[in-house]
Amino acid sequence: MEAHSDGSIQSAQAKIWELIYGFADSLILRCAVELGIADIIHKAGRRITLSELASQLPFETVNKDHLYRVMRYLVRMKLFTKQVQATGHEPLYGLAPAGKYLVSGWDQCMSASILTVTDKDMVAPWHHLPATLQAGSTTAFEAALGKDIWSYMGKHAEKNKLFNEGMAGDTRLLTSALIRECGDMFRGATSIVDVGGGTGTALCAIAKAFPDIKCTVFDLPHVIAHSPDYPEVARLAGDMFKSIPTANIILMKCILHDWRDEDCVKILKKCKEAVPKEGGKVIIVDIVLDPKSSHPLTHMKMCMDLDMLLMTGGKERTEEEWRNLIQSAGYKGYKIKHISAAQSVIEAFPY
Ligand SMILES: C[S@@+](CC[C@H](N)C(=O)[O-])C[C@H]1O[C@@H](n2cnc3c(N)ncnc32)[C@H](O)[C@@H]1O
Ligand SMILES: O=c1cc(-c2ccc(O)cc2)oc2c(O)c(O)ccc12
Repeated sequence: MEAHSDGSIQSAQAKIWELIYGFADSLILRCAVELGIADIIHKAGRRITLSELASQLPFETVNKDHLYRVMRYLVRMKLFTKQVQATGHEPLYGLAPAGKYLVSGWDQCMSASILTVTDKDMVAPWHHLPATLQAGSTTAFEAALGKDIWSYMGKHAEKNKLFNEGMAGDTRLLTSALIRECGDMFRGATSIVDVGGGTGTALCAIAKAFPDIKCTVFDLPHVIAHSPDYPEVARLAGDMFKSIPTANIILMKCILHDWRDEDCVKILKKCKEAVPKEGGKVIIVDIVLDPKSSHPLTHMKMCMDLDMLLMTGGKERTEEEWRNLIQSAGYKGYKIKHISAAQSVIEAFPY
């Protein structure tokens, strides 16, 4: 080991401590959502004191010292602001720009994502990361929870609801970018099937933007059984590995990242069978990873890659990996469009 100066020892140790307590940041963020702190401040329409905040929390009596310390950390995380007042007056707490994403009831609210990703069962597989490095191991999700993620969701209605809400929140944001920035991809189509479309959030928005397109959401029976009944979206339960309903366009958002290459090739071949030879296409919406990029979302994309490794045994792919996959499924070509979202849009042409 090389000797370090005192300063560099301290900053190296500080770095390790910051990493050790990385989990605390996500769980304190979760605490803010569970307590509805951003909603309380937003509803007040102004900055509020700790006493006012305490009076709105869902407890009969509040330990104000504990609340003060949690707020001190949330202010440090730049989710909330603290304004010191003149002597004798309590400081005022407000929403910082990032804290606005914790306010419920608007389309950019990220609370459902926070609650989904930090759920106890969703965090448990991370403790099994080392074991997944052994060749032939099961997924970490299975090691932690005894079943693959989709069977687990089929058996746990509450977790399934939470997961679908988390996905739907993300999908609402993404679909508005998809329609705004890639609307041309849908023009001229008469039918779309959203494979693994969850509770139908993406198709609901697409059906509103393109009322002449017949929209069908296709997913596993337990998902279809709990999805809302949107009049403009037909619902169909099934298994994409067996057969996919026919349409001009097959949409797959956050599907292929759940699967290993061999499974993706099978799914892409099933999609190929489902679209017409004239003008049929598959629209894949997934992350295109560029680990060297300095884009602000690169860190999140790399976390999602490990999340997929743990949850499903899938992966986030680089452009080269996408090209290999699409070519292995016998497709003629593809085009990638980067949009204002973590995911990109890959238009894949089977014929
Ligand atoms: C990560 S979610 C994506 C949901 C939706 N596309 C979105 O982005 O919000 C993956 C979806 O694939 C569905 N799925 C998993 N296995 C499937 C199968 N064999 N056939 C059809 N859907 C499946 C799951 O039920 C789940 O809704
Ligand atoms: O376990 C997950 C979590 C997510 C997720 C939840 C909420 C968001 O706002 C974004 C992502 O996504 C997943 C996903 O796409 C998947 O295919 C498997 C597992 C998860």
